[in-house]
Amino acid sequence: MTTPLIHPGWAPPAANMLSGYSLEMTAKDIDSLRAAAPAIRPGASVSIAFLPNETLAARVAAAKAIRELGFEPMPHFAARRFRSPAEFEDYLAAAVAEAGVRRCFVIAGDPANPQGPFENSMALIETGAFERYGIAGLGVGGHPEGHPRMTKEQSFAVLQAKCAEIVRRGMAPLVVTQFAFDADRVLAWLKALRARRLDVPVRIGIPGPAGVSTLLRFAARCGVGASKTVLAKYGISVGKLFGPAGPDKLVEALDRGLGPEHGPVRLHFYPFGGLEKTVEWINRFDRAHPSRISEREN
Ligand SMILES: NC(=O)C1=CN([C@@H]2O[C@H](COP(=O)(O)OP(=O)(O)OC[C@H]3O[C@@H](n4cnc5c(N)ncnc54)[C@H](O)[C@@H]3O)[C@@H](O)[C@H]2O)C=CC1
Ligand SMILES: Nc1nc(=O)c2c([nH]1)NC[C@@H]1CN(c3ccc(C(=O)N[C@@H](CCC(=O)O)C(=O)O)cc3)CN21
Repeated sequence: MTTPLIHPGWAPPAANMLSGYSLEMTAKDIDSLRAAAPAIRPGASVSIAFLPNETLAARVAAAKAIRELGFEPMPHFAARRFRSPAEFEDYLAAAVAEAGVRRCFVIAGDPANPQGPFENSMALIETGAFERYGIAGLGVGGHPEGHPRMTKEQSFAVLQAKCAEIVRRGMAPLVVTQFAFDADRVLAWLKALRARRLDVPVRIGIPGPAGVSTLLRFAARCGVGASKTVLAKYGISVGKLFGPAGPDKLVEALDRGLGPEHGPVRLHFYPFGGLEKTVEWINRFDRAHPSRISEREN
């Protein structure tokens, strides 16, 4: 299997749930990344979100910093946000030339109307630009909570088509999911994915530790379910609406629930501006759980 070489963090077998974790940041988080770097696992994949208020130059600077600090940059390309093919290709070219980018992530993006010629992530894949620039691995989004405009069947069909097209173009696919608060939804989605014989490696999106109001703001903005019941399972109750909330219960529930039927899985953390806090949380959880909880219970 070539996956470990192309997607860092998959080579050694997972010792615990944190093995081979990846992180996400935005261009404004470069200073936080520098501060947190000594505590981050060497070679970790670090994604760069594609935010509308950040410039191409700022995103490239982030990719460079990630590379210089010894991590593997994975820039996001939001199809509906590109105003022209040139804007797309300029970013790709700069990321490859200046930061040695080898892995990218494609996503539709939130604009209700595409701001340029690309309607969805497949349109970016089909330009052929990624393989032309030597990209070896390409990530696509997974939506355990479903998609507002597609049925479950359509959503899996689109995912399957994108992965097949990535393979056909000689690259290695990877799925990175939207963050979620509900382990059961994630586990059921993974099972359904594997039942369709999609054996692609999956990174499960995990919210970093953050204040409850920050978590709720991001959930609303990203269309992620945060009902009272789901939040209670996550560890946020009506009596605890202020102060910080970490993903302890979510990751523990995944640990207990994950089995061979869920296929190859690693975690991907969305720090929501709190990169240093997220890395501290990861290292604390890692020290507290030197092996899988589920294995120790067996
Ligand atoms: N509740 C919500 O608002 C959620 C929104 N999303 C959004 O859906 C997108 C899905 O991305 P991919 O999996 O890469 O999809 P994709 O690029 O593979 O597209 C799949 C299909 O959905 C349509 N589509 C995608 N984003 C759309 C949008 N913002 N408005 C209208 N139609 C859209 C595409 O035209 C295409 O037909 C994400 O970029 C995210 O912004 C995803 C999950 C929940
Ligand atoms: N549907 C959807 N759209 C997205 O843009 C998106 C997702 N899902 N899922 C998670 C990732 C994470 N994303 C983000 C978006 C913004 C910041 C951020 O730091 N934004 C602000 C602060 C905003 C705030 O705290 O409310 C900034 O200063 O730019 C971080 C990660 C974007 N992402």
